Amino acid sequence: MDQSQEQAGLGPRRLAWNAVTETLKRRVPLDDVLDELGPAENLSSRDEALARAIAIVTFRRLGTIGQALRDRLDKAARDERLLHLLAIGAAQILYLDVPDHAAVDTAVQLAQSEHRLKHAGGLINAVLRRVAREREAILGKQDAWLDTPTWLEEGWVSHYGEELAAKIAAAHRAMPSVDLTVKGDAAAWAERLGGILLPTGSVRLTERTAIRDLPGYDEGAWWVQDTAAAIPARLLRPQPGERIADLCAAPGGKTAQLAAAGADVLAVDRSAKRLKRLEENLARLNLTVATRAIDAEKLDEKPFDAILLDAPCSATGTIRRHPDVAWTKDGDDLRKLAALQSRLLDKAASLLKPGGRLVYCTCSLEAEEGEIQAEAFLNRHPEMKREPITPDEIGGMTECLTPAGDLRTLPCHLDLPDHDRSGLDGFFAARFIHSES
Ligand SMILES: C[S@@+](CC[C@H](N)C(=O)[O-])C[C@H]1O[C@@H](n2cnc3c(N)ncnc32)[C@H](O)[C@@H]1O
Repeated sequence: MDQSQEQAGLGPRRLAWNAVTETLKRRVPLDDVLDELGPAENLSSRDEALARAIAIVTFRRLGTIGQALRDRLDKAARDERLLHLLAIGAAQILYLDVPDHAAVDTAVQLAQSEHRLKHAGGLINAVLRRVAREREAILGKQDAWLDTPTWLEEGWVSHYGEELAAKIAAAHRAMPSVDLTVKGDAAAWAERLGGILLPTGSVRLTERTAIRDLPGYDEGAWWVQDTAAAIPARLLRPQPGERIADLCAAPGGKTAQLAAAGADVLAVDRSAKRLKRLEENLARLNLTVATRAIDAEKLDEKPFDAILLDAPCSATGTIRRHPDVAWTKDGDDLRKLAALQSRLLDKAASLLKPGGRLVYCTCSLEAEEGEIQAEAFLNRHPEMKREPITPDEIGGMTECLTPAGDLRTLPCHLDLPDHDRSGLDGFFAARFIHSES
């Protein structure tokens, strides 16, 4: 059938269905898959947003949805494409404001387009209608661990203990807020945008609106950055005129903070494509930095006053925003990334002036990429000393400091009176000083 003649609403569901399959098959970020597959569907921005919402909530609740489907299917019907189609259907019925019949009918229609599912219409109809009928029972299951793969559960329980680990898992079920980092007066922008001024100085939006339509976007008065992600660059205490390297810089949220503080910044990233995005982002913000597309391990520069190393990591601290992370990574990725982080830390230490400062951070909940990494680094580098972070540097959020004085934010932290606006990304940051003169 010509796509222009097909039933309204099929395009976004087809995109969500294919995106779920490809993300799981290729173990790549959902955002990248949506960017790659989206243009062929030629969707309106509203339908594109619907496709994204369906795919995201499917990943956010993949465990619960998978269990609900397994309970309602016999073993013979466990074809992967069929399961993914049923999963996006169930996600709409259980978690989105979509009429049940639209979720069911579009799934039945989409099955017609795939040869081996041509005869699955009756089954899809029956299973999804049952999910709709039994919605209360499915949603009543409060086991937050259902939506967390075992490799993550084990790591969190062992590092944080049962109680805190369960709170992390529960926090991942909620939709995150959108936070802004403001170049000028954050309180004034919070008022102008109707947002909340957070203790760390970020502004949290209270309405979901198109970011580009908000006042201040065009003139580059602020940029989107989770409040936890905005802390590490501040911990570096960038000073005007200081030579600072941002070793893993793209897409540039933290580079922008360093540049806005007046530092002379070299933004380094291995990916030329991502560095181009950094340049575009900084141009909108009227900020200027030098850039270099190179593997930071190969960087040859005279020593810097300060270095920010926002190292590549498992990104499990961003599961609220990118729930696909939980289902596309595993313990092997963690081990490889931890080895790369160690090498980048060693390189960063070699690029620092005596007395220079280094902030190492990762948007990860895993101790291997945080606390354990920082201790191992100090053991390898007697010339580097930890400079503990103090509560006043992080808006008094003492729960986000480790006994050693590192930053450890969790998605269940920043519990605001408005519970729906609570939470922040999981981040680790440690600050070191080069003590040799
Ligand atoms: C966590 S992201 C950085 C986010 C960025 N600091 C921000 O705040 O917007 C990690 C970045 O490290 C880059 N990267 C990975 N390995 C690298 C390496 N060996 N040298 C330089 N950059 C690297 C990736 O391309 C990616 O852009």
